[in-house]
Amino acid sequence: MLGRAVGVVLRGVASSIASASSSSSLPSVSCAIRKSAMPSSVARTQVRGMAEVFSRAKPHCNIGTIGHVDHGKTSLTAAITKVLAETGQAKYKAYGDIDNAPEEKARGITIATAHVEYETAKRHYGHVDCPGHADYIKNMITGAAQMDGAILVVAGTDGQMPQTREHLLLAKQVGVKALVVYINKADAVAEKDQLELVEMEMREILNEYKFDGDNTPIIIGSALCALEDREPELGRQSILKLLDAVDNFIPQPSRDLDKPFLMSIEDVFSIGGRGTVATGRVERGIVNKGDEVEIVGFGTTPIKTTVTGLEMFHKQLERGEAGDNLGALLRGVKREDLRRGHMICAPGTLKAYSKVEAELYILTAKEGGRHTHVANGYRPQMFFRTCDVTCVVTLKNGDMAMPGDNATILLDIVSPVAIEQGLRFTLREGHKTIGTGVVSKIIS
Ligand SMILES: Nc1nc2c(ncn2[C@@H]2O[C@H](COP(=O)(O)OP(=O)(O)OP(=O)(O)O)[C@@H](O)[C@H]2O)c(=O)[nH]1
Ligand SMILES: [Mg+2]
Repeated sequence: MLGRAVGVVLRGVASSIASASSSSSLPSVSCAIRKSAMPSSVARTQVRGMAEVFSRAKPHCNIGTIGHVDHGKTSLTAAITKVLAETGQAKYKAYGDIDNAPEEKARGITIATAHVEYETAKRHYGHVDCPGHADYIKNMITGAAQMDGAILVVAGTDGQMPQTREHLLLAKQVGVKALVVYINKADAVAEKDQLELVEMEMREILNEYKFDGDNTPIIIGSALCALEDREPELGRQSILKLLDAVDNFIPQPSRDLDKPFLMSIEDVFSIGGRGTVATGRVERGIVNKGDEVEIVGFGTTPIKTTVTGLEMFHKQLERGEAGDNLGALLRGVKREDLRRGHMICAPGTLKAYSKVEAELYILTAKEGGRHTHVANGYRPQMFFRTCDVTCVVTLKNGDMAMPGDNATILLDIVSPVAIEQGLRFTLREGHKTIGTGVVSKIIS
């Protein structure tokens, strides 16, 4: 119970509400014991009644690990918590606590994103560990859509691979502002030249995808060594260097606190005896416990409800604000009524639409896109924020567009979704990202 009550890893923040509700039945003695065993970051939070209160003593920043399958993202996530746990700035989450689903354990890969919490002297971090496997890009997009910055993991043994590039493209597209690179598995690379080559190659592709390849910190190390307390230079020291780079190179985003509240739902949970909880990152504005909100998308009529509880990393909040990774308890809404991609917003501030005009760039085969043209009637999947929905493409000028082209298009979306002018989106087909675009006009 102790681990769960102060736990830092959660598959969706809502599990915090579940554990908070179960911990509320604990006698106060055990609550006191739990508190004394907490790391300092958690101990700073007050215990009000039985539930802890989230502290805003440090700025909150959302980051996460992205990169090709098996390059060591989950190992690095575990290693970060291990090193920071030494100073009470995290609770150690072992590899198996992060990839904890039976299928993940059996296959040795990440499928669902996992959320981890830790802090440095400078900031409090929410960290999303994303899957690298091409089959689970959808989960990666949802994870990356919540990040202010990212750690791109690339194995020194392999160098850049297809999802290294695809994740860079998607990270750019979902609005990740800056990233740092961790060249992992340096313990398994005998030739130092090879690591230098990987570093050069990474700087090149960062520039290619419009990140700052020349100035991006690139740290060489080994997550496994850090986890196994071996070769401290490559292990523990590299993690500290990485965190220093994250602290200093990933800018603290300015939060849109003055705009109306908007949160794109990442996941939905039903918490026995308490109701339905939606999780996600608040994109803009603030929300207070007791606020009326609307849920928009997948239909034309918004669902009206009230926020009756707010939590972040197992700790309660009276108010959530832009940048927070929240779980919101919603009154009178059934779990089946909600899904990933619904937006929760201040009443009357968002509408669902099904026809928009957009500017699209069609990726070339070299960029991971199609070999052949896109024609009228093409039906890809449209991704934006945490939402994905089927749409039909009509080209405004001509019947077809080639990979490498920019095209003005009309998008007919099969189910109305909360969409705005200026919104960036990605089109995907099967396992490929085929285009990136921006909504230029709402039609209906
Ligand atoms: N030699 C060596 N192996 C490592 C290192 N880091 C991770 N590994 C191994 O690489 C394999 C993949 O590691 P993961 O952390 O699961 O990789 P991942 O990037 O999270 O994989 P997905 O989430 O499935 O994309 C595991 O067997 C790890 O033990 C390292 O620094 N050195
Ligand atoms: Mg993983």
